[in-house]
Amino acid sequence: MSKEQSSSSVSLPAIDSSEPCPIEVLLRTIPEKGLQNNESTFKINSVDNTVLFRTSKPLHNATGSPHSTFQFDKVFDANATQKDVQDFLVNPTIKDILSGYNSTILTYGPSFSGKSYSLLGSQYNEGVLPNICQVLFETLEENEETKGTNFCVSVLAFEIYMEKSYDLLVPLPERKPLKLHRSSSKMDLEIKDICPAHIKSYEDLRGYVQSVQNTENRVGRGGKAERSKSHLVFQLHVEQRNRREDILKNSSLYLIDLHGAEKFEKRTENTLSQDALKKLNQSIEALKNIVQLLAVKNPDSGYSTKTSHSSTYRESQLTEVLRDSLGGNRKMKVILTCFLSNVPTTLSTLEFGDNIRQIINKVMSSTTGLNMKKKMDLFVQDMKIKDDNYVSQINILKSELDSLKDLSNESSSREDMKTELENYEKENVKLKLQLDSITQLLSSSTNENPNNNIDDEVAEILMKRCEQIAQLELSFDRQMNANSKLRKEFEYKKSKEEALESMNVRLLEQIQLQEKEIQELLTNNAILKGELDTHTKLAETRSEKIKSLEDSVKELTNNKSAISSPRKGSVSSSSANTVSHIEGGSELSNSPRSANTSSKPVGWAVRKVSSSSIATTGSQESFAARPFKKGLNLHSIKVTPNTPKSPDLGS
Ligand SMILES: Nc1ncnc2c1ncn2[C@@H]1O[C@H](COP(=O)(O)OP(=O)(O)OP(=O)(O)O)[C@@H](O)[C@H]1O
Repeated sequence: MSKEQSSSSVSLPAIDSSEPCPIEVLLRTIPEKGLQNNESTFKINSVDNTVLFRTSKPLHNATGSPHSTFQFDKVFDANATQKDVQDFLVNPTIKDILSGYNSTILTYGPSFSGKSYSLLGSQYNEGVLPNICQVLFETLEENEETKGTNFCVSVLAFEIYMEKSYDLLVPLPERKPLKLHRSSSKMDLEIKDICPAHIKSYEDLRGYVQSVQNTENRVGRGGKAERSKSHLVFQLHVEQRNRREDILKNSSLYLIDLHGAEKFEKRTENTLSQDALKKLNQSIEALKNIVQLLAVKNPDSGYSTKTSHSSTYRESQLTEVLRDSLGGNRKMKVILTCFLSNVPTTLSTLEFGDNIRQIINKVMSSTTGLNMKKKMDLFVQDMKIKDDNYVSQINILKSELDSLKDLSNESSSREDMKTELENYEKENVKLKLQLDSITQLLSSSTNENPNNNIDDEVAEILMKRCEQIAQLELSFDRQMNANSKLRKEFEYKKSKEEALESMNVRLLEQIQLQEKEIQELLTNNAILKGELDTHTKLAETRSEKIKSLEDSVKELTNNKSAISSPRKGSVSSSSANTVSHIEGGSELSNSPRSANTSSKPVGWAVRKVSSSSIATTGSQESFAARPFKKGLNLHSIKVTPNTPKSPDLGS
């Protein structure tokens, strides 16, 4: 376990501790028009899940394998549908993920035999991968509702091409080889420079898978009639947190679609250099090597041990990725695909399947407890995300507010507008007065001399004044319009500002509330710690008490042995012995054990005993008799009812 893990989580007793788990193999044959090979044939038996290989040649010469019948966990003939394959694979895989197991699904077979079709699917027939994603999300969402299990899913995908790995979401010209790294403390592969995508829903995951599946995106893509030259790796990581049951589960699923298993040769790949061909063949060769080494021919020999094969894993990037899947802590399922008409490739595929099926992995569910610290970490993490959201929201609102303020500054300020308006109004009043006086003048001159024409000079002034007035009135109207517009704009901005401010206040309140919740959690934490301390102290006191009781028991046992030896003779022979015996009895009645027994209705203590031998002490006092175990010699004791003593007894 890593340091980080040990500090943040408490290991629970493992629900399913390490258990042997053989690799499961499923065989699927591609539909063909008819077998073209007459010399040998394969007989598929979907009921027994076997493939019988018949040949006219001696078997050992043909294959070098001792098998004529290959047994697998599931065998599908060419009529099998995508759903048949999914029914076999999907639910058990989901169950493993939900139980905290790491799993791998790998395809293997010659080119064009239906590996990608089975794993990824075609346009109209979805494969195992999308189906797993859909069922996984449905189940996780259901568990969230019904069991309160929070979940977190992330995914990454890369391609292994000529012994280099590439992130498929980086545009082709910028794509650089990734560094694969496996630290000794962490079981999962670490890949530098690749960022897992956090997935919230099945739709998100589907979009991601589709963008990765896009063959245009792949360096080692096969053309229409060209075989693929790269392996495609998906890694799905699922974290499940159940605060009610105090459980944290982490599991990962690899879905790996290999390129064709047959060798790349100069004959078919004439554009490639020898070096490129060597690199292309390296991964499948290394895979076959490690599978051969790990195959446990005798199942009684236990798990497949991988410790001595480290160098073989390092032979290629593919085997490095598959290190946990082959002989490690992963449940592994292999989809074998083949054409029955092609005998050599089918035989080689069946042999690979037979070998890999003998590998026994050692799997463990990664289920741990969510302790208080982990809970707090998760809470703080949640709070941080919320806080980040609030901060970004506040920033957006602030910038909006600033831009509004700028806008209002650009137009004339409110005060300026006010004074301008007042000036206009004053001028207007002046002009009105002027107009009135001129009108009066006119009317008086007209009244005095109605027949006289108005003096030309006065008329001219009058006309000018009239024009001026008309112009001023026009500009006044314009100003009034502008004013009302500005006023409206100003009111709108003001209301927006108020809304933003109230939103700010609400956000602040929410933050305060969250802070209060954190405080409460911290206090709870402290209370729980206090309780823990009290319980520890109580436990200590109890263990001390137990110790002291044990001591007194020991002491009593010693006393018993000390007493019992003289009693073997005559009890009446020594009054000293009898007295010490009675003392022993009273000692016992003080002990916690005797306190318990005294509460019983017919206990040892409520009876009075007398015996002729005890009477020799000269005392008539009754005493609390001890249990037989505690050393009273019952042969010398007569139990009498608790009745008044007879006068003879004292004599
Ligand atoms: N069971 C099937 N039913 C119908 N069509 C299939 C089946 N299996 C494969 N095919 C079709 O055969 C073609 C080749 O299949 P696919 O691409 O899956 O092969 P492959 O093994 O992944 O090849 P490569 O190694 O080059 O990647 C595809 O067009 C696919 O749709």
